[in-house]
Formats: sequence, structure tokens, C-alpha cells
Amino acid sequence: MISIDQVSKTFSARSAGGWFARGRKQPVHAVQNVSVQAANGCITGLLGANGAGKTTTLRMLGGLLLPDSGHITVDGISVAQAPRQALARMGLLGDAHGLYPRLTARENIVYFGRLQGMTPEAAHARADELSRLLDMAGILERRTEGFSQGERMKTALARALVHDPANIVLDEPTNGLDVLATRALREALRHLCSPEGGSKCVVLSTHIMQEVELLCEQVVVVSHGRSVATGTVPELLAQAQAARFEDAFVTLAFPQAQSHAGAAV
Ligand SMILES: Nc1ncnc2c1ncn2[C@@H]1O[C@H](COP(=O)(O)OP(=O)(O)OP(=O)(O)O)[C@@H](O)[C@H]1O
Repeated sequence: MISIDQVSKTFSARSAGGWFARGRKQPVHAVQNVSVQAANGCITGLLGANGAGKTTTLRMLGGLLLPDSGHITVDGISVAQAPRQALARMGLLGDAHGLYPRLTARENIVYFGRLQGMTPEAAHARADELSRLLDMAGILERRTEGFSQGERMKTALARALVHDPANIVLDEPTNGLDVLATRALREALRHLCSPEGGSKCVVLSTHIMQEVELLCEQVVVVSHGRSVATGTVPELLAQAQAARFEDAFVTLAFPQAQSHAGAAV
């Protein structure tokens, strides 16, 4: 179970400046009081447009950035106070997959397992198990150098899952995947959330409406750094009084644009 409670993060970004002057520092309020409650056995989606604050929120969840305020716990363990214990309970798939190109897919997975304290035998057995789940038999013994986007994603996901974490966090997992790879990923995530797959808690970020409609039991709409709506897809449709999910998203995420559009008609 993952709980993100009223988390905020402001960056300091420098403007261009002139020939001889350095640009002035400007605050970028990337995340402002975002809250996400993600239950076990459930896929929770953070849905937002480009720059909405999804990656920053997930980076704070993964302990890569410290929030300015707010609190994040994983199975009740505070990420800020006990990062090692919290991270041990999470499998993280970021946007950069960072595989070792000279190692095979299996070696990449086993290496991570060893870093998580697994014995070589257990890590190899788990690599075999994940290879079956993610349909990796054809690439498991190949060096990852030259892997396609989909092959890299599968290997990185297997590596993130090697220690069988109870919580799985994925930043834009279907980016660059074709329809078959996307379907395979959806199947794998559904299995992991089912009782047979261990009733994992899955949190993913995306800007793809269809992904959310097909996959997520719970949705948090993020806009301009804020969580502006939470619910199931039918609940969000009802809240926005929309028939199509895309319309519901635009209404919920950009209410001002909607009212301006309405005023212009
Ligand atoms: N290190 C940083 N320094 C300055 N600004 C940053 C930094 N990281 C993120 N931001 C800004 O914070 C805002 C939120 O960025 P973030 O990457 O979290 O959005 P996102 O929802 O993941 O977007 P996308 O879908 O485009 O990846 C953006 O305006 C971005 O420019």
C-alpha cells in the first residue's frame, strides 16, 4: 500500500539572462499538495498532461527527491525516515531504463537480485519465473546492447520485480511500446494485481486516456502540479458529466480552458 499525503516540490530554474548577466532564478512549483492513496490488489493511475508533475511525484515516492512538505509511506514505512526499508518494498521502473549493455538480460536481472540480498540460486530462479511472465525467453540470454525499446522495458521491469516487491511503481511504462508489447505489459500488471499474482499495489503514471480506461481501477488526475480529481473511470465521467473519458479529463484537468471555450461559443 502506498500513501502520498499532501506532497509538494518546488524547483529553482534559471531564466536565459543576457550576454553578460546570469539569468534570474525562478521557482517552478512542480508539485503542490498532491495526494494519492494506492491500495493493494489495485492499479492506480496518475493521469496528467505533459509537465503536470507526475514524474516529480514518482521520483519523490522512489526516494530520489526529497519533498519540501508532505509525507509518503510504503506499507506504513516512511520514505523520508526509513528509505532503505521503504525501497526494499518497492519495484521502480523509471523513464531511463539504465541497463548494463555488456550483460545479458538474465545477468542484469540477477545482478539486481544480488544487490537486493538474494542468493544466486534464488535470483536465477526468479529470472526464469519473470521471463515466463513477461515472455522473455527469446532475449533472456542475449546481451542487452542493441535491444529494442520493448525488450529494454521488459528487462528493466523484470529487474524491478526481481525481489518480488509488494509495491510496483512505473513511470509512463508504455512509452514507445508497440501494441503487442503494450498488451503483454497490461496482462502482466493485471496478473500481478490478482490474488494469484500476489495482490500487488501498482502505481503508474501516464498521459494516455486509453491506458487508464483499460487498466486502472483508481485514477488520480494531476494538473499543474495538483491532484484535482480522484476516482474510478465511471466516477470521473459522472463528476465531469461527460460521456467520453477524454472529455472528462479535459473538464477536470483544465476547467478554465473549458469555461473560456464555453464563453467563446
Ligand atoms: N530538476 C528540475 N528543475 C526544474 N524544473 C523541473 C525539474 N524537474 C521537473 N521540473 C519541472 O516541473 C514540472 C513537472 O515536471 P514533471 O516531469 O514532473 O511532469 P510530468 O507530468 O512527468 O510531465 P511529462 O508527461 O511531460 O513527463 C515541469 O514544469 C518541469 O519543467
